[in-house]
Amino acid sequence: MAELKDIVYKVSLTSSYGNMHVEVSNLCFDSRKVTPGTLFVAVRGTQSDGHVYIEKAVAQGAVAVVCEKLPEMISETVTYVTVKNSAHALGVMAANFHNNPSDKLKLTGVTGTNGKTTTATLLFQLFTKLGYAVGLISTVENRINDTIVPSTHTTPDPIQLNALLQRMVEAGCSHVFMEVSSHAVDQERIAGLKFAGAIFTNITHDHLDYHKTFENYIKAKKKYFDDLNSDAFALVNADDKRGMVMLQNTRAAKHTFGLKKMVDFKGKIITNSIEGLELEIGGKNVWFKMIGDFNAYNLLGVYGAAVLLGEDSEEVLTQLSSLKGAPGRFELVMPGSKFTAIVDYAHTPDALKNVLETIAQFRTGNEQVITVVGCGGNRDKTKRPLMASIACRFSDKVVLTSDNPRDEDPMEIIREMQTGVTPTETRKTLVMSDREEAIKTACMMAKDHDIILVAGKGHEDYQEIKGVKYPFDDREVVARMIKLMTH
Ligand SMILES: CC(=O)N[C@H]1[C@@H](OP(=O)(O)OP(=O)(O)OC[C@H]2O[C@@H](n3ccc(=O)[nH]c3=O)[C@H](O)[C@@H]2O)O[C@H](CO)[C@@H](O)[C@@H]1O[C@H](C)C(=O)N[C@@H](C)C(=O)N[C@H](CCC(=O)O)C(=O)O
Ligand SMILES: Nc1ncnc2c1ncn2[C@@H]1O[C@H](COP(=O)(O)OP(=O)(O)OP(=O)(O)O)[C@@H](O)[C@H]1O
Ligand SMILES: N[C@H](CCC[C@H](N)C(=O)O)C(=O)O
Ligand SMILES: [Mg+2]
Repeated sequence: MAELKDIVYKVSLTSSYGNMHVEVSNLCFDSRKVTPGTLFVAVRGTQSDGHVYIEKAVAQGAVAVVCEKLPEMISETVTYVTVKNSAHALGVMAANFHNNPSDKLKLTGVTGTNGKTTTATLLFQLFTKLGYAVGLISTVENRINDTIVPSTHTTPDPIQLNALLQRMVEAGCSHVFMEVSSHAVDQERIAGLKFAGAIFTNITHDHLDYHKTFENYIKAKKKYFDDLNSDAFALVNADDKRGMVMLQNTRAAKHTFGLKKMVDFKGKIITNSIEGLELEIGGKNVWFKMIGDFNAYNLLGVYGAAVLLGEDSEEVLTQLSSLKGAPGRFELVMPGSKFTAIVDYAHTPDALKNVLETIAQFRTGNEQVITVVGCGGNRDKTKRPLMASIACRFSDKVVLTSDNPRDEDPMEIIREMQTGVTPTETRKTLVMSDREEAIKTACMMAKDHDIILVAGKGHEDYQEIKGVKYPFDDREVVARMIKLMTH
């Protein structure tokens, strides 16, 4: 319970009608969830406009409405507040409603096309090892110390987000690490949060279905840095073409990491093998369990952020060297088997290329690389031919299959992928829309020492087909096949 006047604290109102002292029991932006005593916030969305549902919300018991434009029918018993941007107001109000939990935490956000989950998860694991009570908000799961809270989005909506942060404060967490998706920045899901720091991993092709142009996508990421406070740090990958762009207009303290340029947190790859990475950092050589060049960047980002959060650099490196990172990211299934099977969440052209390039570095002889890959339905179509092309370029055999088809026809998605395959490459591709069959076939084709990459779904334990999430886990299918083939 809180008074409306306290919930709208720091929201710039353009007008208000009615009693600002009204008690509000619930904050909500979905009319279907309105209960008596609710403050309903009308937000313009991608599918519909929340303003259309104001009257429905009032009929269901909303006592106050925050909107950009007043509805035609005004109820005398309801307070109406207008604002310029209700999505932004929603973020600020959600923070106020939950007692501004981010003010009481050291909250660090991670943005970028790839590496957010890995970076945030490593930071969560590291700070847990350093003895802190820690929270995590990520694609795979949300964590309040040992408690797992299932995740629905990479970055939840502002109400869920602030409710989660409030639970973290109550559980005694001092630090929280969260992923900040470009959708979240664009939709103002993080408005009203106070960040201690922000990390930029990289920016490459993704989500053009949503942002339309690459420039808009860059702008969304940059807005996150532009809005940081002066007491926060902004830590960017300086080897990424857009790294310095992120820092251009920020008030935060500017820091950089990387392998190539002169940066604050610099690393050099000494060894890169299927066992892990050896990096030279700060004049010392350190072994890590993480695999692949791109993880050198993730590790440097984590190292830099931990130091900027006040931790001792030696202690950070010691603890970091034992960590395994996030599930479903370059995850080896039953290592030591007849063939090497890797499950990886690579679902963008860049991630797929990175993973396959990493695999190529580990080839010692005639072993074949067999890639199983699909693309998600209801998502950026332009990445489909690119991903198929990359899979073919870096593999000896490719099984084109389904990812999460969602509302689309799986064969149509595969046909769009095939437009990226040249006639010569067609010879090494197989089409098998049933993902389980595709994985099984790849395993059957594999000879001793071959390497199978199952890309796109990583940690996901379901396959989403026409609105239904069926149980499905790439790692389980591979493990079952390996067991079957070794008995
Ligand atoms: C495209 C997109 O991002 N959509 C998000 C958005 O919904 P929307 O704008 O489509 O909403 P809408 O359906 O147009 O409705 C507009 C407004 O009317 C309201 N409404 C609607 C119907 C009704 O009966 N009553 C009512 O009040 C809605 O609650 C909403 O406030 O706002 C919702 C609330 O925050 C999100 O749940 C929803 O995420 C959808 C489910 C989604 O799939 N999002 C993905 C693309 C996403 O956000 N992904 C990123 C990360 C991706 C990555 O990192 O790779 C993420 O952070 O997870
Ligand atoms: N720093 C990086 N640069 C490029 N590719 C990376 C990097 N880190 C991880 N990857 C690749 O990208 C995939 C996704 O990594 P991760 O889940 O950490 O990223 P994410 O940004 O959280 O992705 P999403 O937006 O889907 O949640 C990994 O499975 C790996 O293939
Ligand atoms: N956060 C990403 C995940 C994509 C994962 C992939 N398996 C797919 O379903 O396309 C998205 O929602 O676009
Ligand atoms: Mg993620």
